[in-house]
Amino acid sequence: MNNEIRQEQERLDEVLETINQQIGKIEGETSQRKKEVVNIRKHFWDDLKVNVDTFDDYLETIIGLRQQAQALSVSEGEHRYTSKRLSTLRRMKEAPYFGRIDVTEEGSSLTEHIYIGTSTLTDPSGENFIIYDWRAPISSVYYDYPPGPMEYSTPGGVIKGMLEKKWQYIIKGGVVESMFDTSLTIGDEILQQVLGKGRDKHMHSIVSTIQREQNKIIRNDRGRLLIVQGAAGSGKTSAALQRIAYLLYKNRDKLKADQIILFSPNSMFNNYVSNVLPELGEENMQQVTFQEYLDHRLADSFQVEDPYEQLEFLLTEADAPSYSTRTASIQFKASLRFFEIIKTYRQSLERSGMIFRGVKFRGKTLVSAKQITERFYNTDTTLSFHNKIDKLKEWLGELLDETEKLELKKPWVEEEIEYLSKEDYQKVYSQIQKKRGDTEDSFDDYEQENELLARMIVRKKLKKLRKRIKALQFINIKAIYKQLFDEQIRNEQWKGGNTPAEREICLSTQKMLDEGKLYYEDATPFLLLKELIQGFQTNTSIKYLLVDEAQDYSPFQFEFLKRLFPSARMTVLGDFNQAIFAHASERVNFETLTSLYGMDKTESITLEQSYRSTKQIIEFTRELIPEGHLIKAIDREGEKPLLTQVSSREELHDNIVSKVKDWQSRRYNTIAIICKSAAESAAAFKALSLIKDMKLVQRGTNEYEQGVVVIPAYLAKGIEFDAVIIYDASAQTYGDESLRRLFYTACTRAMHNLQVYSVGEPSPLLLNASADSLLATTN
Ligand SMILES: Nc1ncnc2c1ncn2[C@@H]1O[C@H](COP(=O)(O)OP(=O)(O)OP(=O)(O)O)[C@@H](O)[C@H]1O
Repeated sequence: MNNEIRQEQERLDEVLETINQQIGKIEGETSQRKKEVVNIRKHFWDDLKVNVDTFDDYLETIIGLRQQAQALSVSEGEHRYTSKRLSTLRRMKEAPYFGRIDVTEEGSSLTEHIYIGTSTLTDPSGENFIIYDWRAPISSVYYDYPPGPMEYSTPGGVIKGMLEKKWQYIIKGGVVESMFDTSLTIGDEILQQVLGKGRDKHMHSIVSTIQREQNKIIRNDRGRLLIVQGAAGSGKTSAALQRIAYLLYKNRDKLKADQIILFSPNSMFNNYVSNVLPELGEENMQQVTFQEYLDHRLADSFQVEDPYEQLEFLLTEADAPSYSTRTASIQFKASLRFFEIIKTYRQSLERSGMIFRGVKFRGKTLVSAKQITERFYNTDTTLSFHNKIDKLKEWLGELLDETEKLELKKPWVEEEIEYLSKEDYQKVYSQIQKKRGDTEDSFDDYEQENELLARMIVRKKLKKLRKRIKALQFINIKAIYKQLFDEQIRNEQWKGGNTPAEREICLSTQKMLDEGKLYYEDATPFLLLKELIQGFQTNTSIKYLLVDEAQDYSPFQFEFLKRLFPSARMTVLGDFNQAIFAHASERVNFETLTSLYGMDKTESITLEQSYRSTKQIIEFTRELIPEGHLIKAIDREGEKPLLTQVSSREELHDNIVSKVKDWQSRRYNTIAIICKSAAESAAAFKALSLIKDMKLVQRGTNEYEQGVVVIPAYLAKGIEFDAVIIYDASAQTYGDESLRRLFYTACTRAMHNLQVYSVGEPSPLLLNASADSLLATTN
């Protein structure tokens, strides 16, 4: 052990001693708080006099109850706080800090040693910092500057000075294993070590090695919208998650984890990233996929197609007659033009075009659709559209009140009373008793009893109808959406919307709606129209919205999200080169996003350095895409990706089996055999049954598994594997230019090793790959 490390170990031992002392103290406090909570819960009612005889007694009871509840809530809060701190301190024991900066502030001759870790630690007085949280203002110097002049912002203003030295530590189990003076070492040794490791079940935090550009994303707090365009593996997801941790720290008095929502690509991804925030001592944010949101909002009306079903159709049914219309339809419905068309259409509904459902009760029409339409368009024209709908709702409610009265004496009610089961009757009877009070003469009047029973029966029958009216189901949104595709509306409102292609789109959309289906591309437009008619159900509690894999969202969907979360600041992270959905046109970019909040409220950051893969893998994958030369590789060496051409499926499978065996012997934890589609994955999985414990990843798979998996490329998005096999990169499978981004996404999942197979002629997508970047062999 050299002298420097010995000194650092001595300091670390002192820090660990302080942590242990604090743990001891907090353990005592936590168990004390726990006892208090249990005690208050147990004796909650003991000290409380419940008396409601007079109003004053009642008031006293309520006040007493509130005080008890408050005491309980304070104790619970304190218990939560101490237990959280306790688990943070326990975690810190493993590695209390990872970095140090030696800084001299302007105007001072003192050089301070600032140690940086995942959480703050102070001395017992609470005034002197032993460790600074990585999110503290001064810690940004660690990420932002090499030794030399530096500055950082604090709530009190900008502080300038000199960064004399910067140190990185590797501490494990309370032992300083190594330390680096970053002004002397070439390259980032710790980053290299971290990246060289094998992948396990979950993503990890990157706080000890956050890079300057990433730090800009994490700490950005200007603007309403932050757009991050970054190469595959450049740390977009990582930056998003550390950003959430940073926001929770910075706004700890006012922001809770459930006020942040992350839109993610699929549920397996949710599971994959679920450990990062808890690792940093924070609670997880809300996480949802766009599909889950659509299902939640539309499940009552339709079975909505899922985006992967759409993708699977596009990947496997290129020969279907409906193929070209469907792709055109997907692109059209993703456009801002369609968003505007829907807005104009909704405005036109103020004058004409609303379609209603008549209200029927026991097979008899109470009011017809036509009558509702007339009423709607003939009510006070000064009323706003939504007020008119509210008036309709009131009117229909009153109609049900009248119906209730009229139905009471009808024979069907008499009949139902007769057929009431004993239990039902008893139930009704006791409800009536309760209502009337326990007076002795309460049931002397048979007439009244009968009337009450009848009322109950009619009310029960009308309940469903009332609920439907309350939910505005008398408006036929499906028919209104379908009408949007009528020739007349198209001529009047679509502005140039009568091209043969658009006519085809309209016909096919109406046909699909008639079959009771809602394609994925129609789901958001349908929901938008529904919201515009029924009144937008916004969510104002969300303060930060983060959208990962943002290239998969259409401009239409972004407009929708903006409306849905009006109080949220948005962070959008994506990579156009991985845009795999059909709505992504050739020239997909985030420029249209700027118009969401305007230039002055939008900031953009580009990440060009890729961290995931070895230099050799990056050198190959960047040749697959336009402008790929801009992507920078980290200096991490590995084997060159290998392209092996085989002549038959049998040969392919034999090769894969032995490749997997070889990789397993090299201790790769995660090996993925990536296929083009779910259909190809299922076939590969069956054919490769010789590989033991192999798993097939499908749409519904929730957990990111270690070991060997067979997975369609689109489900592997956002995720990474130690080693990747591209199942069949032949011209037959990846013959079309439109598959370039999918193919690139698949190849960029590899961290340490990449093997590409091709049954027969390789894909033309590989033509650009130079012999230098891809070793080609024929079996
Ligand atoms: N600063 C960093 N320090 C250590 N590891 C990093 C850093 N930045 C990124 N990584 C690692 O690089 C890998 C890729 O990161 P991440 O998944 O966040 O990238 P991404 O841009 O979201 O990728 P993709 O677009 O391909 O899904 C992860 O293993 C992550 O831990």
